[in-house]
Formats: sequence, structure tokens, C-alpha cells
Amino acid sequence: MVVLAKGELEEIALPAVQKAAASPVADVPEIDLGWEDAAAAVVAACEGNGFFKVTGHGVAPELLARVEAAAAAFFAMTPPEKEAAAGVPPGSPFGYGSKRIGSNGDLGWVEYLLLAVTAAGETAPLSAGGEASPSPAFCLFRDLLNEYVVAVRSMACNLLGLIAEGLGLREKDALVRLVSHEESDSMLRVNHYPPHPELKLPLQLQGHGNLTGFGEHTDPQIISVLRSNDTSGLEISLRDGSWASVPPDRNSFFVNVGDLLQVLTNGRFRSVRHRVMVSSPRPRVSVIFFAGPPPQERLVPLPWLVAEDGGHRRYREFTWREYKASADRTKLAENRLCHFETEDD
Ligand SMILES: C=C1C[C@]23C[C@@]1(O)CC[C@H]2[C@@]12CC[C@H](O)[C@@](C)(C(=O)O1)[C@H]2[C@@H]3C(=O)O
Ligand SMILES: O=C(O)CCC(=O)C(=O)O
Ligand SMILES: [Fe+2]
Repeated sequence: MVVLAKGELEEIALPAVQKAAASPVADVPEIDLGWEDAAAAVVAACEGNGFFKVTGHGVAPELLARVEAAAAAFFAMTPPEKEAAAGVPPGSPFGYGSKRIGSNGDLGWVEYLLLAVTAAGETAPLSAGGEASPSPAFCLFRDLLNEYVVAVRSMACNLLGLIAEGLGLREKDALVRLVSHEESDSMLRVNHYPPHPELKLPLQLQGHGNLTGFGEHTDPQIISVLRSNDTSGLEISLRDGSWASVPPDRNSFFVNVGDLLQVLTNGRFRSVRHRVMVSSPRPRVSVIFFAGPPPQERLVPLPWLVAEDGGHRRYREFTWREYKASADRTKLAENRLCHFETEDD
């Protein structure tokens, strides 16, 4: 076990760096949003591993660079400064956190900022209902994140429109309306994976191993849009259950199918299991937009896709609120969808 010095993240014991063979490199489909056949390509990727890379997205590289620099500056502060800057309301899942993922004892070599995204597509003020107020510097960081959210939310809607088109859905806005609804429950997460102290040792003293940054899981929402700096670490689980590493690409976005899209497509799309392994001497910074529906939204496989599946409905109806309450009782790695499968599945 490695116990961190105060100020590194927090004093929590984590497993030491493990010697492990590096995962093979994933074959990630690359889709340019300007392609004429982008809809078919997106559907094929969602039916495959449920993970793909987006280019031709039109988001200014300058905005991406500013967000990356501002995130690095935020995480460079001390933990008390970060907590104070973000003005975390007590008991809220939002705000600054480190090591603890969710509320059921999952730990990772990560610190993060989790923000709710409001109807207007802006990150919600953290201090609402809390006592502390965010610092002026943090307000500027949030303004920048708001600009970023507008861009990635629009990309998520664009992708959901392409999916509806590619699936041949009669109701073209069946998926987009879930995310563009004024009560949609989306989130923005900024993750920072500091290099592990052992990885800073001279090569001959290192274990050449890695450490879990963010344990394996599927994202609960409809779709997630991720962008990272140039540091590796993200891995996806392939159809055969093996792990494959995703080479970083700071100019592109990575998209993964979430649990709700697996349900809506009656299991035709796969909610991809993924994790982050820390093995680089450089920090990894990632920013992820999780596109979710309104809490009261009733989710059920789309009738057209059930019909295409011989009338077999694989999931029962549930609301996003019910799903989240159920997910909150789980550990990160659990399969959260099994509670919503129909009995004959
Ligand atoms: C254990 C948990 C943490 C998590 C909520 C959950 O109950 C199950 C999934 C986790 C996850 C993964 C994707 C996102 O990072 C996240 C914010 C989300 O919506 O679901 C996290 C949640 C979290 O860190 O609180
Ligand atoms: O940080 C990453 O690259 C991925 C993190 C992730 O999967 C998540 O926050 O849900
Ligand atoms: Fe994730």
C-alpha cells in the first residue's frame, strides 16, 4: 500500500502501482461530422464497441486549449483552496472531490470537479443553498466551462440526431429532445489524474506498472462526450471482455454510449465499460459532458427497435430519477442495468 503525504490528494491508502502488461491499442472508429454518411458510421460504431472518436466537430482548438489550461491551474491549487474555490455545498455530489468516486467506497487516483448543467446549458452555481461562495477566479473558470458546455451539448444533440437518422426512426427528435429539454439532467466532470509518486522515480526503480485512476464502469446517461489532454490512460472493454487502451488525441472528442442509450435501443447499442489506468509520469486531464434526460422522463426501448427485435422488449419502463436512485446504491463497477431487464430476457 502507498500512503500519500498530506497535500498530494488526501491521506487515503491506495494499492501500490501494479506490474501489469500494457493493454493493446484499441481500434477506435473515427467519424468526421462533415461526412455525408456520418449517420450510418455513428450507428455502426455504437453497435460495435459503443465508443468512437469525433473529428470535424467545429469546436475551436483555442477554446479547448483555454479549458485545458484553466483546469490545470485549478488543480494546481492546494486541496483546501480547491474546496474553498468551488464553494461545495455540504452533502452534495457536486463540487471538488478527490479519490472518492460516488458514495459507496470506490477509490481512484483522481481528483475532480463535478458540475450540474442547467436548462440553459450552463454549469449550475455550486454555492446555491450552500454557505461558501465561489472565488472570483473560480467564477471565471466556470464561465469558460459554460462556453465549453454550449459546444459539447450541441455536439451531443447533433450526434443524437445522426443516431435517429441512422436507425431510421420516424420521430427524428426522439433522442435529441431528451437532452435539449429544459429540465434535462446533464453534468460536466473535469478529472485530473496526477502522476503517481512511484512513476516519478528513475526508470530502473519503477515497477513499470499502473494504478487505477478511475475504476471500470459504464456511464449511466444517454451519451458522454470526452476530451482529454495528450496523456494516455483511458481504456475500453471490447466485446470479448478484454481491455484496450485509447491513444489520446487532444484535437478530437471521444464519445461513448451510456446505459440509457442501451435501453432506448433495446440493447442494440452497447454501453461501453471503460476505466482509466494511471501509468504516465505526466498528469491526465479530461473533461466529460454526460448528456442526461429530465429526472421525470420515462425511459423505455423505442417501439421501432423493439419491433425490429421480434417484439422482444429487453428493458422495463423506468424514470431517470428511479434509475439514479438505484445507481446510487451500487458500487462503480456493478452492472446497473440488470435491475431493469425484463424477466424473459
Ligand atoms: C458509484 C457511482 C459514482 C457515479 C454514480 C454511481 O452511482 C454510478 C456511476 C458513477 C458515474 C460514472 C460516470 C460519471 O463520472 C458520474 C458523475 C455519473 O453520472 O455516474 C459518476 C458518478 C459519481 O462519480 O458520482
Ligand atoms: O477521465 C477519463 O478519461 C474518463 C473518466 C470517466 O470515465 C468518467 O468520469 O466517467
Ligand atoms: Fe465514465
